[in-house]
Amino acid sequence: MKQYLDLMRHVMENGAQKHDRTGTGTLSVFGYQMRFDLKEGFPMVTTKKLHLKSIIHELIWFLSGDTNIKYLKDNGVRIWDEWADADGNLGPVYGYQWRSWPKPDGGHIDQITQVVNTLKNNPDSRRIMVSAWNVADVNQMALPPCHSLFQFYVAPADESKGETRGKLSCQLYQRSADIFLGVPFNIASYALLTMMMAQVCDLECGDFIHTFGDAHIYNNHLEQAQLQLSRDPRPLPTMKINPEVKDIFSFKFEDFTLENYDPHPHIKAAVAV
Ligand SMILES: Nc1nc(=O)c2c([nH]1)NC[C@@H]1CN(c3ccc(C(=O)N[C@@H](CCC(=O)O)C(=O)O)cc3)CN21
Ligand SMILES: O=c1ccn([C@H]2C[C@H](O)[C@@H](COP(=O)(O)O)O2)c(=O)[nH]1
Repeated sequence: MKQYLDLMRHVMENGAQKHDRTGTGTLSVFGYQMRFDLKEGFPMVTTKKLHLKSIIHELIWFLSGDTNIKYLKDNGVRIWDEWADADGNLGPVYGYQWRSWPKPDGGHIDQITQVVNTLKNNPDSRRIMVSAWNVADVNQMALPPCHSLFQFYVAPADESKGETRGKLSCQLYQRSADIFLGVPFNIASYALLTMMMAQVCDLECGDFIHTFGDAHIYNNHLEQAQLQLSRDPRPLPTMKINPEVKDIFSFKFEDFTLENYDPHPHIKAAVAV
């Protein structure tokens, strides 16, 4: 995960001190891009231990269209607790926009189903996008979407190399990125989503490209970031997905197995609310 450590180092060296909504203060840069070849291993940060269980459950929860934290709580995932109201609701956040984007006529659009259908039937399309940034709904959300917009791309099979299947890549635009806490989750989550999409659409995996707007390290994460930068990255683990699953909405927690993950110890940090 050299790419991640390079981002962290870049912001430590070039970031400007900037005030932020939470009152914590950050070191921040605007505009940055990372690329992960999913064939080289599963991009899980190895310089601290990551809680994969939270990442998988959160992604299954997004894909189910749910916006209440009950499912997460029932599965021991607490990362959204601070933002939910007394009934556990977050407003029309990711799950709602991905699966039920509201239309002016009262109907809804399932963006994820549209992506699967387009990948299967028209893989050369340049319109395979999902937006969580619904301008009309943003002020009803507990937190406006940070991972706001993503696009899929299918590279044709190179027959001269004996390839028979196209290669699926995904690019995410993340408008705001908490480099120490949020970004390792976001990388793993979109890498996994890309692998799941590739499996159900019978494609090989290509790259995950992660593009940032405001990429920041909170001032109360600077020591933790230094500690991480002092550690040597280790070989990437491998993600195994149950090959029987052919429907993007049918994945269960048990369908995922991470092999050979050997991270440095966990590093604690407070989340800015
Ligand atoms: N400031 C901030 N950073 C974020 O990354 C973030 C938000 N707010 N608000 C909404 C979601 C929630 N996300 C979160 C929230 C908490 C952790 C966190 O505390 N992670 C710890 C514990 C992991 C666990 O319990 O599973 C970590 O060490 O990674 C991570 C992502 C990502 N988002
Ligand atoms: O998936 C996520 C969700 C949130 N974040 C971070 C980015 C910011 O530090 C905060 C959101 O605050 P805003 O003032 O709305 O930008 O949460 C993340 O990194 N990844």
